[in-house]
Amino acid sequence: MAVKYELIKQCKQSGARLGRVHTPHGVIETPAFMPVGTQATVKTMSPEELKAMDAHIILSNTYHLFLRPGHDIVKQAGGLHKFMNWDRPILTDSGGFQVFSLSEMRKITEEGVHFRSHLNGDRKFLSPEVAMEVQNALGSDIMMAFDECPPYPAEHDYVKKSLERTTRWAERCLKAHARPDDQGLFAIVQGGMYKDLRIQSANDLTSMDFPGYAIGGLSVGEPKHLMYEVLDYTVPVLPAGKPRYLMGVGSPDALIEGSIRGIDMFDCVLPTRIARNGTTMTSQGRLVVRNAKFAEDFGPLDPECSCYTCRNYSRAYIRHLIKADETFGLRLTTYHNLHFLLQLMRDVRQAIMEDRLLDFRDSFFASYGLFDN
Ligand SMILES: CNc1nc2cc(C(N)=O)ccc2[nH]1
Ligand SMILES: [Zn+2]
Repeated sequence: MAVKYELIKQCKQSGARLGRVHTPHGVIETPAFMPVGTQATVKTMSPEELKAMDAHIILSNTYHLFLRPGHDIVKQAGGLHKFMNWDRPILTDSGGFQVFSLSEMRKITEEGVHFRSHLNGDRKFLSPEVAMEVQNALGSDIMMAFDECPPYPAEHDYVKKSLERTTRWAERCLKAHARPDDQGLFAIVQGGMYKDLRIQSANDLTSMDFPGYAIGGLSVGEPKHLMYEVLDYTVPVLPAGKPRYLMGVGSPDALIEGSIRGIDMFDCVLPTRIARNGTTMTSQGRLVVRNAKFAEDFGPLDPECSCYTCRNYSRAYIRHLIKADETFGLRLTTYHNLHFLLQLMRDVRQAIMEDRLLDFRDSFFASYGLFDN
């Protein structure tokens, strides 16, 4: 089996658990945050820097690499690990979400999705079979089934028809899976914000026995309490012996709340995206370092952080670089934000080990809300 989940410890206070996901390129300690490397790079970070902050796995996007440079070039390079010089695990999503969020002129049929590239308007087609061919060429350790992520809000009838097609597409992905011993294939549970549909989607997909299950269709504009509600009734329908991956999440509070509800894997562009406009995550909340108030502040971004950025550079210096549009400034804020979330997940795992995750949440939230810029 390419990907196997090892349950280490079930938290006594909550649905959280400690685990390990074993893959051909290494082990992922869970709950885990996965830095996003959309176009075969975690923006401004080198693989060595990602290892220095102890990222166990990164995510890359099938849609983007399919459009540019094309999966055949990555395959000729020896696969994505070789192409981007990353020898630890890689998870690739299947492109379904990006087709709906990025491309124009989409036409969705039972066969797949016809769309125009957001880069140059070229006609393109993605389907379960094509998504599997692309991810096979990329050589990722964990592949995602091709799915439709319905918009929010969406009518019950639309979501039901959509999830039933996503289930049929998942079956086609299984059939098209060329290397089950080298690549794990996760199915994606849909069903919108409807309990009956989430349970139907989860039951249909778990009956096909995938090595892992993602919860999709969330973090699409719904209020956070609604996302947590969906998790409350969806996670219990998933097998305890398989990893659960919450797609597109998230912010520090969502990572903690999702872990409490038994989620094992998370990904989000937030830390890298906000870093590029000079916004950083600190133990006291968000800090917008480009703010004039930091012009003569010679302390670190976060006094409680031990990362390369916080050990060597001041808020005043980083603010100067950001204002001067110096790339090094973006690298410093990105490094810190990624380290912040990876460190948060290390603290979450330690709290689960010591059965104090709910207390950890309360103390984190108490300090995280403090900062106002
Ligand atoms: C940023 N939010 C987000 N929601 C997502 C849902 C999916 C999905 N396949 O339902 C994938 C990526 C996602 N990213
Ligand atoms: Zn730092």
